[in-house]
Amino acid sequence: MSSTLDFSRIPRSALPGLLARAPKAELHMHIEGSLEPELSFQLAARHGITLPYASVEALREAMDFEDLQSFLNLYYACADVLRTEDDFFELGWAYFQRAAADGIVHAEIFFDPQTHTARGVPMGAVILGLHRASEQARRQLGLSSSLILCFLRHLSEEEALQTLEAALPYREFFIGVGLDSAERDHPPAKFERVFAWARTLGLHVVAHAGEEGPAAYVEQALDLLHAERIDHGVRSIDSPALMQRLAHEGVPLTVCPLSNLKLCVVPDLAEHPLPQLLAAGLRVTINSDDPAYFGGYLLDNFRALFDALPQWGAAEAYALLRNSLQASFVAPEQKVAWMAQLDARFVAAMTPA
Ligand SMILES: Nc1ncnc2[nH]cnc12
Ligand SMILES: [Zn+2]
Repeated sequence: MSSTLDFSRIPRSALPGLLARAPKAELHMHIEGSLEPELSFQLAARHGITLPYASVEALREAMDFEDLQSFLNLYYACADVLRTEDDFFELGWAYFQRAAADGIVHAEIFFDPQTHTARGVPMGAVILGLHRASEQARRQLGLSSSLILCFLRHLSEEEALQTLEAALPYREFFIGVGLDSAERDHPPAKFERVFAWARTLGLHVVAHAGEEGPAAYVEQALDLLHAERIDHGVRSIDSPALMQRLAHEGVPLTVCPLSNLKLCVVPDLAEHPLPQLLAAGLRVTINSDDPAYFGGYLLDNFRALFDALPQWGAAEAYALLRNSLQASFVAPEQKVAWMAQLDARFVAAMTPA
């Protein structure tokens, strides 16, 4: 069907509407990173917690980061308001409503159990609350979603192994494992055994790599963890051999433009390596990472990117949307159905020949 598409007949002015309405998947979003300041204060009041900020505005003003670690400090501090299964349900439900409004048809969502179990929150409260939100989103919004359990890489592999063991009673409620938190000095190699175990359990495997860390960490994630997708991966641009490999093997990269800007991974969106990655044939996707902290949800990321890259048009929009659906872990028949909807949207946006 895509052979009927002629991108030159889709004017740039049609892109905002097309990007908004086209079916798309989000594959890199930390649910704790969707905790808006308003919900933080509501939950803090519910549990009698005093946040170290006087107001929603003061908390928003604190979202001025110089690197990944400066963000993580605030992100982990705010997560303290999440205490009960209902809190996790509300967090998830708030995200799914925003996702549906952005035209997301499928989301694969990260959660960080160690951030919560270390504070005495039961594993079941985290997973069952998020699962309930996911079920409600499927029923009420027609949005499908899955959960991916992330290990915190600044902690030990022993703690990651214990976390996976504690999550096993809830195995049916998550589809994969990931690796996040402070990347520098915490290479994928540190987690080889726990990822090997996860694979034997039939779990999908993804990993953050090449966000602040070097291209060599992307190689480790592929070779040692057998990651099926690389989260971020933007530092791959430093290694021509790795770029060739990623293109050749069709490894998806879940790139997060506004995150990269806010965490000073790039100085400006106009200087983001995305155009080079896409032009080199890599399967890049666009994602929001931690939307409550980085200035926007998925459509905001698309809008900011297309505003910063005047050379991009309908062909790039289509490639990015298509990659998001293709790189998801849903059944092939479902991908085919969504891609037919995507094609139909683009065909409808073509001006008469
Ligand atoms: N951008 C990011 N990188 C690493 N760990 C994270 N946890 C939440 N957001 C993250
Ligand atoms: Zn991330």
